[in-house]
Amino acid sequence: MKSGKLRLLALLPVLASLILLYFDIFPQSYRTRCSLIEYRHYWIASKRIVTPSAIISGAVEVKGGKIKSIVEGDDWRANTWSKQVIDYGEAVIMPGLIDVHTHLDDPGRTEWEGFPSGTRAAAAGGITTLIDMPLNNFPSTVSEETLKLKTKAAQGRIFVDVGFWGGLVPENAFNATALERLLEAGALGLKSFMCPSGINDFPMTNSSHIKEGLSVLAKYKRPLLVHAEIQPEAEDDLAGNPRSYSTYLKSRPASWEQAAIKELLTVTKDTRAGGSSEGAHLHIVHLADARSSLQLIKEAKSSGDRITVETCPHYLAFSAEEIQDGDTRFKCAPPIRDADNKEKLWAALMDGDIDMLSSDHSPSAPQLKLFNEGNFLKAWGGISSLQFVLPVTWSYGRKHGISLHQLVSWWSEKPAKLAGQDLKGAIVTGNHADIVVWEPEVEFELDDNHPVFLKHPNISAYMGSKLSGKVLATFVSGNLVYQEGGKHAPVACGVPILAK
Ligand SMILES: NC(=O)N[C@H]1NC(=O)NC1=O
Ligand SMILES: [Zn+2]
Ligand SMILES: [Zn+2]
Repeated sequence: MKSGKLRLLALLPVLASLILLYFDIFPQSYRTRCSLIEYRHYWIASKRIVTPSAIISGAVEVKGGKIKSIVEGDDWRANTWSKQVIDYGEAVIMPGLIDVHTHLDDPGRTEWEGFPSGTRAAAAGGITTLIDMPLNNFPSTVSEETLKLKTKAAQGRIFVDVGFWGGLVPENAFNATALERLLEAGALGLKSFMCPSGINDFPMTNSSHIKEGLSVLAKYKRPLLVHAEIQPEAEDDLAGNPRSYSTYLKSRPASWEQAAIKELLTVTKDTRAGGSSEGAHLHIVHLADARSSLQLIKEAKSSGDRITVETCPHYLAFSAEEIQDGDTRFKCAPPIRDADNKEKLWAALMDGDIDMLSSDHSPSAPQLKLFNEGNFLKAWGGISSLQFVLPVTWSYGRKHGISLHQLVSWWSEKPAKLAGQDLKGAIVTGNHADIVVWEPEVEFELDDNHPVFLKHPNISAYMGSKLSGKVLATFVSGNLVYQEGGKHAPVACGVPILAK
């Protein structure tokens, strides 16, 4: 009797280690089906891993959702019997993309996009984190209460991590307490418009509102993102055929961007060292004008203003000359400009004068694109692109000689910094295991056979094109959330990101 008990006791350590092994191999996330692989401790191997210092051949060791180590060469393969290895051969292993400018329209306009469709599309495109804009959802995210509606809507419905910008609008701009509550609740920063936003409950701000917003943001060291276009008071006649893209282009000239940026620079002086808003940071979204507007930003940067700027793949891929009459898929604001401007945008990006890229994925219900009428002046302005930004940037950028490191800088490192995400945006030990595996050389047609997860693929300007750069796998915090062929993890385990 006694010896039986003793023998049982002796078995306890064995039992304990078996239980530990089970938990090591089969993580909580698998048991809740957050991942398409069942283990939590594994190695992802390839001959092209993009680390901050070099492109190496080796493996990334992932454990508990984080990058545990990065090992170069082949030595790590010794004892592979005890290791779970996914070998991607020659494919590129890179940090997942971070899209700081997406409109997912959830809650309130989920017939336009929505968290499930948008984040499925993001995962399929190699995006592991996106920061959702405070407008096009309803109500707009302009208070602590409305931010809570966002996080509630995101719960259990996001396949990648999602953070939130709050809105700076006239109603809250002079109310520091309201802004502080929004920031305390976790908004990663604020966003405002200097022209009508197209959304009734998101009115535009002027430079006084922006000055107030910056002074509150300074305390939190979080950025203000601004849509920089100012519409002159005396509007010119909108003469011309509304189906012709050139009519739309003329209705929104580069001078709108210049006017807004000039005005912004009167307040960004405060962000310089010793200024009244030191610690704040102004980020200009979707710059389209690569001429005077860009020059103004360069000068402000060299004077010490804390200012960054993004552009979007559609300004780098398309030019006004190519847009066909009535094809309102291409309507966005600011507008896609001439081909020479596009070349100048590429040059600015290559020179580091444009800091980063974002999608400005801004879809709508298809009927708002007015495809039958083809009226550029009346159709919804917004490009639908989220799933395609990696292959688009690569396909068009290859002609300009872009490198994998530049891709990572524009799509992961700089965006992580803007959004205050210290543990994201690079393949380094200790970071979240947010990873995209892709084949830059593989071409594909964006036709009806291609698995597209956007709610309305037909409104995307990219449909029908041929691109290079196929996503094989996307990992978010170590969960394999997407696998080539259109497969997602069964359960949405992305995390809402709130600033602390
Ligand atoms: N409201 C909204 O999403 N507007 C966006 N669409 C676009 O083309 N530019 C924008 O700022
Ligand atoms: Zn905008
Ligand atoms: Zn936008």
